[in-house]
Amino acid sequence: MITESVYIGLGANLNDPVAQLKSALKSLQSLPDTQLVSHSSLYSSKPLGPQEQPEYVNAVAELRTELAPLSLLDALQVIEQEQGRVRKEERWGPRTLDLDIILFGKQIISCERLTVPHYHFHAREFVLYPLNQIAPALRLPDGTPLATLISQVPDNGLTELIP
Ligand SMILES: CC1(C)Nc2nc(N)[nH]c(=O)c2N=C1O
Repeated sequence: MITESVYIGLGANLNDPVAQLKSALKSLQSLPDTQLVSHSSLYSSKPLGPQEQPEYVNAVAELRTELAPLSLLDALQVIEQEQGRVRKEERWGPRTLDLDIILFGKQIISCERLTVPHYHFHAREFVLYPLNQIAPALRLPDGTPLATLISQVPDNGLTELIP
């Protein structure tokens, strides 16, 4: 049974990032036992980390899925690899496509491969603002309203590219 909302962070800053995200959104729609419910606009954002890399294009998508968290993670990594991501990229370096599980319903997951809620998203305007666009009333598993997080994180020049 398709149950909870799952939120995916999309990011790219190499090889035509807008096209990378548009292609990734199509692939998310085609995942087995999964619906793409909605997605945010595409935004341009300053790189978090080393500044000598291109600006990023970011978005957030909402899925409904029957897949278990690690099965979804496997499927996301296949999409990343299909779009040319090389896993041995430096940790904070540029990338063709990042697909991160930000939230998986109200689940709190902590295993070697997966931490949910995503461990850094609370401080990332390029995740919080697109998430707020599609789920303004969202509360985190611990009950914290998304609105509270947004009030603590400046937009850092985040710019809407494509509605
Ligand atoms: C290198 C690092 C942390 N910086 C980023 N910076 C921005 N703006 N957007 C990202 O998606 C992103 N992804 C990353 O992995």
